[in-house]
Amino acid sequence: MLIEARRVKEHAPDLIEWRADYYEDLQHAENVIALAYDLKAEIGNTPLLFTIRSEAEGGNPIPLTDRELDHLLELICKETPIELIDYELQRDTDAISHIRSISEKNGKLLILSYHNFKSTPSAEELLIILRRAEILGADIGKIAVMPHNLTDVLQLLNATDEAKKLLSIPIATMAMDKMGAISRMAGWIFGSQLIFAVGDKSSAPGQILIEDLRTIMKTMKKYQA
Ligand SMILES: O=C1C[C@@](O)(C(=O)O)C[C@@H](O)[C@@H]1O
Repeated sequence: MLIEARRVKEHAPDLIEWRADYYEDLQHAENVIALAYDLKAEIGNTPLLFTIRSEAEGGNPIPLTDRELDHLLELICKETPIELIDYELQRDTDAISHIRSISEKNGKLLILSYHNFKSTPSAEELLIILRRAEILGADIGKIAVMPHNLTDVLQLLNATDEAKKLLSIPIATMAMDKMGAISRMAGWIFGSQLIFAVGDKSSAPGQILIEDLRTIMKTMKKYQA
């Protein structure tokens, strides 16, 4: 992991995500905490995002119950230099409020996220999801959906454009797979402020190599108002 972190750091991303649902020793919190320190030592001042994606939302199965997961996140907030954590909006309001308060007390940014690997809800539903992230105190609201056609991709972009006008928090939105790749390249025009690119290994279908994304965005920015 440290070698991979070094390789990713060489691409100079704005932040690096640790998809800890793929970490094999998740049940030993002391090892997770130690690795968090080692990773931070490796990547220096690049902010580190700690994510445990649930199986229900496309993640790797983990050996922790919801309560154990919340406890681990508490420790991550209290005892590590990690700057951002991801928490899923599918969790109940009390659990989300608890993680919000712990993360806030410890100066960590909270991303409240929603992933749908099967389909794309309507733009209205997507907006409601992002609004819930805002109401629950997220620093960033995030949505990743699976499109089946370009109309689905347009729904996602439409919701992004609306959220940009209506919400006060930054948002990150993306449609996955090749069908949705345009949302990763052009989502920023509609108001998506964070995009996940491939530094070393991809973590979702349709992700673009960071160098390609930089070139594409640079060219677009040259002509886009
Ligand atoms: O939420 C996201 C977005 C993502 O699913 C994507 O589609 O790029 C990739 C995940 O690793 C990340 O946590």
